[in-house]
Amino acid sequence: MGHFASLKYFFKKNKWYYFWGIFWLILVDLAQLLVPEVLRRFTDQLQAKTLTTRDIYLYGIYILLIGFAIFLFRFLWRIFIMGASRRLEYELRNKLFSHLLKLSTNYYTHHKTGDLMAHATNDINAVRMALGMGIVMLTDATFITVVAITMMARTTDYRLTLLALLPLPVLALAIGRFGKVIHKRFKDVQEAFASMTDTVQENFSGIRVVKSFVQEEEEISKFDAKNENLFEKNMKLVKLYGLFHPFIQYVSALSFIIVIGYGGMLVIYGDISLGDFIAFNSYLSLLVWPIMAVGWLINVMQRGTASMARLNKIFDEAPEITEADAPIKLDYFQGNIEFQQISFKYPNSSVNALEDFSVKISAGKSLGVIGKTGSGKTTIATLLLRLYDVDTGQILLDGKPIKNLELEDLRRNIGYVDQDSFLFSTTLAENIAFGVDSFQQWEVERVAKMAEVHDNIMSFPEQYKTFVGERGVTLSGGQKQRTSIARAIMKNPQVLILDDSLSAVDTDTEERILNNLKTEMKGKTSIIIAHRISTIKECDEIIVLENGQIIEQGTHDALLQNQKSYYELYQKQLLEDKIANEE
Ligand SMILES: Nc1ncnc2c1ncn2[C@@H]1O[C@H](COP(=O)(O)OP(=O)(O)OP(=O)(O)O)[C@@H](O)[C@H]1O
Repeated sequence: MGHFASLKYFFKKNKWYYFWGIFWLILVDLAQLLVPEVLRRFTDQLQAKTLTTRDIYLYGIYILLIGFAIFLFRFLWRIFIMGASRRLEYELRNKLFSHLLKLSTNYYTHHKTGDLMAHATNDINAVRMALGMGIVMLTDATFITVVAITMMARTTDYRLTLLALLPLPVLALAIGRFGKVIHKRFKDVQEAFASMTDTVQENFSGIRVVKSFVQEEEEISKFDAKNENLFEKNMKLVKLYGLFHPFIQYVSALSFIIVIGYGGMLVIYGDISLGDFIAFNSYLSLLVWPIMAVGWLINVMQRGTASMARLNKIFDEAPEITEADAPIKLDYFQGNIEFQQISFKYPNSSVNALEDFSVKISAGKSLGVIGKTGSGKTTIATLLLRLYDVDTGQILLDGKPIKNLELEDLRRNIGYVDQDSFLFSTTLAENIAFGVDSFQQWEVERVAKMAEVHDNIMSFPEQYKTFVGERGVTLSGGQKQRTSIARAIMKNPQVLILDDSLSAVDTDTEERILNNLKTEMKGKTSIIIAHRISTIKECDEIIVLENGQIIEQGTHDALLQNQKSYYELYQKQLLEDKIANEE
């Protein structure tokens, strides 16, 4: 239960909802407990032959009024308690999402999206159930049990009450055991379900791979196996539930046998009236449901607590990348960048992605980065954006270590075009304006023209209002890259990083984009990462990376004169272009 302590603030804020919910709930219970009393009087009058037609109408009206009160009060407690638990779900989900977004990138390399989704759905649902229906059951079961047993003992006969309650310990034990097994089987079902969902999710996102490798049938049979496993786990649970309910009813029926036997004798000997006997049975029927609820309650509370513990673990997770205690606010970035003897290894890797890496880029200049795959090119961008912190050395921006700058400031001033060119499922205009708070249509069009994607966009049926992804158009790799470039320029950044962002664009378009960027980035700093020499040849300085180290550095012409790896790469690419043009 201690795990719910983190929700103290919520209970404090919503205490009146819970108060009124429990108030109406207790009124429902009281109304239900009135029914045996009405039956008792009715039967006693019937037996004493004092019942008139008017009385029959009156009793009918009583029952009707009680029924109506139960109907009304049930509605009220549901609104208050279920309302509070839905509000809790809403707040927890918001809190979880914003917390997860604030965690560092590294967190996402350790946690699967499927697991995070499960926390956001199953765990939050389990907490909602525990603090909604769980609280209802707890209050209801306790109140009804205490009042019904007291009424049975006080208004009828304490000996009969004690005897009638004899099967209860057996029931409690059985429920405890069933509860444990149900819990385990329920967990098995959940796991089987998660595994099946993973398969579905992977197949849908990797549909192109599945089709191109003609793996539909294999994937269908893999899915079938997982689905069958889920079915079997569900059937095990169904069987257990099937046994659980009739068993509880059967054992509680023993109470009725005792009441019929012993209670009947008491009526014959005149110790209790027939009305008492009827009322007693009616109280006993009211007791069956709280007993059944105990098993459910234990299960719901256990699951809720376990889920809350899992959520608390996420909430306790602190972002690895933090700001300095008194971060420096730079109102204006010039864009002087200096990497000083950087060595860096990704947390789950054993080799350095960058090693003793030093480079200086003056404001207004451009740096071209080229090198084999895995040589550490993207890592340069990752470190400058502080998605990870360096292990040794430091990165300076305008002479200040980036660790001392305001994180938001730093990232806001860097326009990063990532390698995947990830776009959101919203309109093209909104995708381009992703990094700004408000925008004018002409601004979006201006940057789209600069990224040479405007004409493509205008050819779509809804132009800038066209949706990207499932609900709209599927963009080609090159269109995605150019849209991402437009998105980065839209921020009007002081530093622009293109990470292999022109690889899916033909060389003519590439040249036009680079020319446009030259004008746009006048006085600003650019880092252009590429595999093709044509992309970086105009840069003021070029570095060639290998295994995280700079092996060559200089301008395009100087590097050609060096006649080393840059020159070899250039020759190779020239040859490739020649062959391609001849074809
Ligand atoms: N998140 C990560 N966790 C662990 N290792 C990583 C991670 N990202 C990259 N690496 C490793 O760091 C090294 C440098 O990777 P990086 O992405 O910087 O290379 P790159 O030159 O940009 O490659 P490419 O041209 O293929 O994009 C590689 O060995 C890579 O496997």
